[in-house]
Amino acid sequence: MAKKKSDKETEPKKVSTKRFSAFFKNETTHFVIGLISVIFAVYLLLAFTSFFFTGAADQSILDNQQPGELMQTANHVKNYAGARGAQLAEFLINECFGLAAYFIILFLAVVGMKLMRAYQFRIWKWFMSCSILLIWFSITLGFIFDGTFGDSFIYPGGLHGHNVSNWLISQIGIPGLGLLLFIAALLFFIYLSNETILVIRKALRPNFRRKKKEEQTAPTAKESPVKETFRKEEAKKEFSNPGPAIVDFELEQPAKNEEDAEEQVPFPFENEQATEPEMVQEPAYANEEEEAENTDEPDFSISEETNEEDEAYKGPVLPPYNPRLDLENYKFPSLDLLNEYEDDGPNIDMEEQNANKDRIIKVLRSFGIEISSIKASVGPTITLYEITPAEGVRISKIRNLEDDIALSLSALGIRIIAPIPGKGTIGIEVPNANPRIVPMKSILNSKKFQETTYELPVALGKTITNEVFMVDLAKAPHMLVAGATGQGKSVGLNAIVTSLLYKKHPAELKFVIVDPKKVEFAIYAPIEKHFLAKLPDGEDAIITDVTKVVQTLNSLCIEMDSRYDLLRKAGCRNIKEYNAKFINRQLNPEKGHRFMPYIVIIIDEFGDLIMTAGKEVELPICRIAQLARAVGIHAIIATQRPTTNIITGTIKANFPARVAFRVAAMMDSRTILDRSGAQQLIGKGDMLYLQGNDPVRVQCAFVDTPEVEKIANYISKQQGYTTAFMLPEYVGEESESSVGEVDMNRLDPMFEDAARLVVIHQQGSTSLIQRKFSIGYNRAGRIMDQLEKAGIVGPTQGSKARDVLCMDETDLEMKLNNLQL
Ligand SMILES: Nc1ncnc2c1ncn2[C@@H]1O[C@H](COP(=O)(O)OP(=O)(O)OP(=O)(O)O)[C@@H](O)[C@H]1O
Repeated sequence: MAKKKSDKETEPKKVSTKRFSAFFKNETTHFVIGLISVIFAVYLLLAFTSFFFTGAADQSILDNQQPGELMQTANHVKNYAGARGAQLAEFLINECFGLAAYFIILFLAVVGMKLMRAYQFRIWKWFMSCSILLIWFSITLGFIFDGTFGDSFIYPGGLHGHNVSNWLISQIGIPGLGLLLFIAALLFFIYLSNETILVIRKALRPNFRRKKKEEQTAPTAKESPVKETFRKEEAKKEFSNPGPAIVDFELEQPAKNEEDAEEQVPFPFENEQATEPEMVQEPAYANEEEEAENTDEPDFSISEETNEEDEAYKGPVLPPYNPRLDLENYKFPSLDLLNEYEDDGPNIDMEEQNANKDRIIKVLRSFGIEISSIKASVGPTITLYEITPAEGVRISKIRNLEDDIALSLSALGIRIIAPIPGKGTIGIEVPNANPRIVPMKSILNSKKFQETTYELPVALGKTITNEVFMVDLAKAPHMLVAGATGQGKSVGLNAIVTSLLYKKHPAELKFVIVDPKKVEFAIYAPIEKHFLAKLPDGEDAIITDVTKVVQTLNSLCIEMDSRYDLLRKAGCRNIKEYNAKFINRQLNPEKGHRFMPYIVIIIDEFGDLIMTAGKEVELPICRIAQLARAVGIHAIIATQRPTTNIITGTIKANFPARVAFRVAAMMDSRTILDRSGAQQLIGKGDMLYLQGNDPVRVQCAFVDTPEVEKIANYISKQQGYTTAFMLPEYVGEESESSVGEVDMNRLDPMFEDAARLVVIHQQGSTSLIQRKFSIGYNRAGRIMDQLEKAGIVGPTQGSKARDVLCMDETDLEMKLNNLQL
């Protein structure tokens, strides 16, 4: 009873603690606190500055005040920040840190700006820097102005500086304190940047560089550009990583640069990134011209080729781009939404194990095979018996008897692996009498999943040795899922989607779901505005109609092409590099660059699609499978009919990751996995995963439809984007006409917009239209032909942009009016 009561009492406490902490995590709270902090900093600045002019007069009032005198309106305090400002200035400057108290203002402003998200600062570094400077300046000023302490109304180092410096002088003497302050300053600079070490080294050996230079012979100066570039690279390394190799490259630094380098010691308040290599390399090359004048060395220039000017783009705002900002309050689904099911801990039935062991030994003996040891690994649904044959028994003998042994053990789902890859043993997989479900919850809750660094982590289930089995879809990069009906395909696909939903933010991942059965994936409809992608004119984001599938796949090909275009322009090899550059604001959104979410295409009943649409579906799928990996588009296709006319050679070649649930015949297993085995599985999520050489037997994690519904509802209740992710528009081939016969009665819906675009840019370029409207080349070309026919652009000029025949927008409007649009 008492316990219940105390539980009840603690409950409201917990709720209020949660509310309390939620209040302080709230972005608005942060902003308000930040604003107050900045305003307070301004107020202190006013008080401190005023203190220099009014402090003398105010001091006598503050020192001789009557109780309550300062509260009165006529308190005669002169400070611009009033009586409280005068008190604060007197306290912080005179009684504490002297002029160094300005660092308090600086820190308050930095904290305020950070909380308001106006700028990104590393608060801890600023706190350390401001604290060190506060104390150092206070002591130094106390030390320097010790003689004036008491003569003036301002104590430059404050009482703290005065007292500490006096005490230190009594302990280590004046020279000792001078040295201590000097060392402290050096340590502070080293804390800020490792470059300080380099500067100190150079300062200690000023002649070193010159001497070495004299030793240099003329040919060195005439080295080929390749070598110079190499030097530059080395020089970069030197700056970023001072070490023993540095000495060589100091030879290459012009004498003048030594001083420059000293002047360029980064100060924390100039730029947070001052220690980064690219910032540091500048001083080494900034004075090239002067160097040429001052030395006999011939001129040399280093040209740094970049792919495009884009590369050098630095965005107008300093903090890195945060793709999650639009939905920054998005909460990942919690594990509570998933069911517990039965206990999935080890549950070993010793009786069963011993019986199986005896049967295996007996059967093998009947074939004349003696074994020296047998070891069992009990998985959730299968137990693996690892057998070491007695000396003299050849594995090939066991391999030849594989079918007979399986038959003799006469249990469904027996698979013999002879030998187990990488081991000299033979494996016999025997199904457990009481298979256990592998709940999705336990998989998602595992350390392996929680701490994964995979880009697209897909948790599939547990292996025979009870390890969580995960793959990175980004590396897979496309997956083929097959299995007879009712063997666990849909559960498997749900497990894949669920694991991605638990790890990815809506800004980072979009699904394109094709569900010809119309019911299996309808549960994901509520997350349309968060995680789904669709065609601009598509009504439902879950695609069930075959013609829409063809359009969507072609649209994905356009998206793929435009992503490749952007990657090429940015000089990146894959989406990861590209997004990293975009986040660091090295790519200009005004030039078409954008953050690219991963796109995962899931096609259920692929067999059905191929039967109805044939090549129309196969071609774009194969294109995507062949090329889309680098641009973050991944396909998962599932079929219950694993026949060669559905899973064709091209499809197989491009889907290296294969998942096989139980199939009816060995032929089907061969079609999916290129080997038998899937026909021996026991169903209910028992599967073989193949990527590379040997398939792994996995018990697929179980996630039920109501669980997925709960997850989808949880996500859908949160703020989403205004629409689903829009794929580029695709206009089918049938509506294309040849260049010669442009039909001005059927103008493209984007005709007018495209006309304005080319006139504004005065550039008749098809790729401009393609890029700005995210449409395919064919359509952009057709629009260009229509523009030509309308007299807005001139005829094609090969690879050059066409001439624009309208001078300005007024001219264009007249032309458009004439067309009577
Ligand atoms: N991983 C699993 N663990 C336990 N039971 C499972 C698992 N996967 C599937 N099952 C059981 O098998 C049943 C059928 O699974 P599922 O609906 O995924 O089959 P399917 O292959 O998609 O069938 P269909 O092709 O007809 O849609 C489920 O209702 C469930 O009872």
